[in-house]
Amino acid sequence: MAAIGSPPPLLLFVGVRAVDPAQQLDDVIDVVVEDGVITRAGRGAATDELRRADRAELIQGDGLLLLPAFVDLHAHLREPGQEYKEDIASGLAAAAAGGFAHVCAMPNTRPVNDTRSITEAMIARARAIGGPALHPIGAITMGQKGTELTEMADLKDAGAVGVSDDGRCVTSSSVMRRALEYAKTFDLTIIQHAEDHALTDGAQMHEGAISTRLGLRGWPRVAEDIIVARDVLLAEATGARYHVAHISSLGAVRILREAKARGIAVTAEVTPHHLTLTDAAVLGYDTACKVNPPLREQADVDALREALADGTIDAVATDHAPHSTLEKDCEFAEASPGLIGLELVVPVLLDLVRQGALPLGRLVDALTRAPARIARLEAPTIKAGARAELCLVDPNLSFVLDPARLRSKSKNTPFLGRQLTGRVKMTLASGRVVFVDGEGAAT
Ligand SMILES: NC(=O)N[C@@H](CC(=O)O)C(=O)O
Ligand SMILES: [Zn+2]
Repeated sequence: MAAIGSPPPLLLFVGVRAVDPAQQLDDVIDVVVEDGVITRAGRGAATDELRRADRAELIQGDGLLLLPAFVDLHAHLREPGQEYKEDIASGLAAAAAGGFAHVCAMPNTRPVNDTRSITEAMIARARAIGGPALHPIGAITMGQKGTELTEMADLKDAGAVGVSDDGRCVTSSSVMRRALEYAKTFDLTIIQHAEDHALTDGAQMHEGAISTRLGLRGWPRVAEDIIVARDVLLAEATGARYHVAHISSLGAVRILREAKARGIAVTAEVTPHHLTLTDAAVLGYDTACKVNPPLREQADVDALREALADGTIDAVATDHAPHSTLEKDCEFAEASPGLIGLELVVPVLLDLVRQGALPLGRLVDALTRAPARIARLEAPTIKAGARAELCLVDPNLSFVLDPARLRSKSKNTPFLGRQLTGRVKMTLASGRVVFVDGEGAAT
């Protein structure tokens, strides 16, 4: 298969099942990539003449899926400041291995990305590396302290695609109102980590029967719902664009559904772990299952799946949150919240498709077009004339998740050692091959 790095001059995907919801495409076709651009897509596009060309590289599609490469709205790449957990290079390598061509990086770095110079430095670093494109998300408030607004115009001008205090919630209604009003003037989306901290002090997991049994303090659903409800009212009052990060509770889903029905400019993302795991996963005190917001109950999982399937929840985002063994090999109460996700989206979510819980086209839309729309990015698409941003997937390849195979510096995921089915074989971003399964050093 093509080598990572320079753009392959002529790549021929022959007889692949191409799925691209942007054009209601789900068909077995050929796709031709020439010098980083999709030049032809359709039945018989890989003509005999093209196949005979010296520089042609044939990829037989038997049973493989070709998708537009993915866009992640929510990843923590930890650079600057916590490079022992992840850095931009390892984070983007993980993204490439996961099928992503675009990654939006959250601002809870050290220092916080609350100024133009940090945003610019992150973009410059990513460009020097090559690979998937990095799009910083700036902070809403200086130092994520929740009081003084950042210079959002500057952040946007430097390349920020949204603003968020993720990891912390903007709890002050007055600050939130001003943030929405200010962001609206630049058409920037405000992304909220919805958590009423007054209700989650000391919380370790979802509040319910299992937290009681384990003797761990709980984060009740209502801590999320209260913030989403208030923010929907503020979004309505200001007319600004508002996005809910990692939605996890059935109550928040209901509020979101009602808000959308009333025409308010609200969007939301859900993570693969909230779609597939419940608080029962915490029963063994596995710190890999400690995450904010917490894994909730089956009723929440069902509501999230239904809302993703019907489009109430727009996008899937990973909330890739790498932590080292220092923060995870410890008592549950001491562990940092978060788990990695960039490399696991395909196997974890194809399971939902196989179970019939989610149509494949909707999943692809939630990983490509929907997040691109929210971040105001051009969505990858499988169309002649488009820059090649593609993800080739073997949906039937089964494997046991081996930490040594993960490109991320951190290995904090409850899926380690599990049997998974579905693997990314190749990723193209910005017209270049950025990942080939089995090639390149695993870190
Ligand atoms: N999700 C988490 O549990 N942790 C995230 C912060 C966040 O996304 O809220 C992190 O930065 O580690
Ligand atoms: Zn968060």
